[in-house]
Amino acid sequence: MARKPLVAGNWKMNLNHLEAIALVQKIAFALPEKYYAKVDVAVLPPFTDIRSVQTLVDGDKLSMSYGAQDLSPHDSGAYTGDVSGLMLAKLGCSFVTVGHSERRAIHDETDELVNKKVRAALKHGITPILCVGEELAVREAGEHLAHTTAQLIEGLKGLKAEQVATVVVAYEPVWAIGTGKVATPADAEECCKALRAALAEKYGDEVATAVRVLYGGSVKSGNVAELVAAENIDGALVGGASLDGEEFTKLCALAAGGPLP
Ligand SMILES: O=C(CO)COP(=O)(O)O
Repeated sequence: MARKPLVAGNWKMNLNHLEAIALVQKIAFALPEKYYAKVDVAVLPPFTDIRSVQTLVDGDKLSMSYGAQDLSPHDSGAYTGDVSGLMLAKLGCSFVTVGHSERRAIHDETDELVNKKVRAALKHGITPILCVGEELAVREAGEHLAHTTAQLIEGLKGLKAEQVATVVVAYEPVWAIGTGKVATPADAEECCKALRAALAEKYGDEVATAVRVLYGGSVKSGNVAELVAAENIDGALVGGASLDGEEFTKLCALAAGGPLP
């Protein structure tokens, strides 16, 4: 089964709701409809922008989807500052990143918490984009495959195989995030292949074949084509380059197999 590539723009803590509208409009205008047959495109703005993005996507019947960058493991209650999957589902979110390395590092998120958040997303019909990836020291020690597959298996703990089949995985080596130091297609493929093999071992070939594994870390229009050409890389999770409408559009078109619009 051929997997349709997914390009998701993780805006991180950038752009207010007015800037969000401008960027989504720019992408919608620049990326012709026919590309969506070959690539799924999603934007992941900050929470404060999601309602505006929803209004635009619904109102103009845009083919792109949208989501959030995090969610609470709980549905509601005394959790000051948190936002639940229940709320995100009500806003029409299709995706949510879980376990991004910035949340693991800055907010001390553990695999156990990441697992709870993955379950919370699935409970509300939102596709989790489960992020895994090693720090530079782990790679230098030659432990990157063991490290990332362990993060993956822990993050999926307790899920049924049919649930796992719906999850998106993102391999984001920490040393490649925001550094301009992209992993070589061979290095990225090695890890994405190992992640898929771990899924096959635990959940069977059918599940492993269904799951989309993205690469993230300094992805740009200049390197996306060679990355998604690898057998086990099914798209990209894009940070910095997703904030520029023209660049992100190019990147989506190239992930779709081109040509540029
Ligand atoms: O963290 C990332 C996406 O989630 C990658 O960020 P950059 O594309 O800015 O390196």
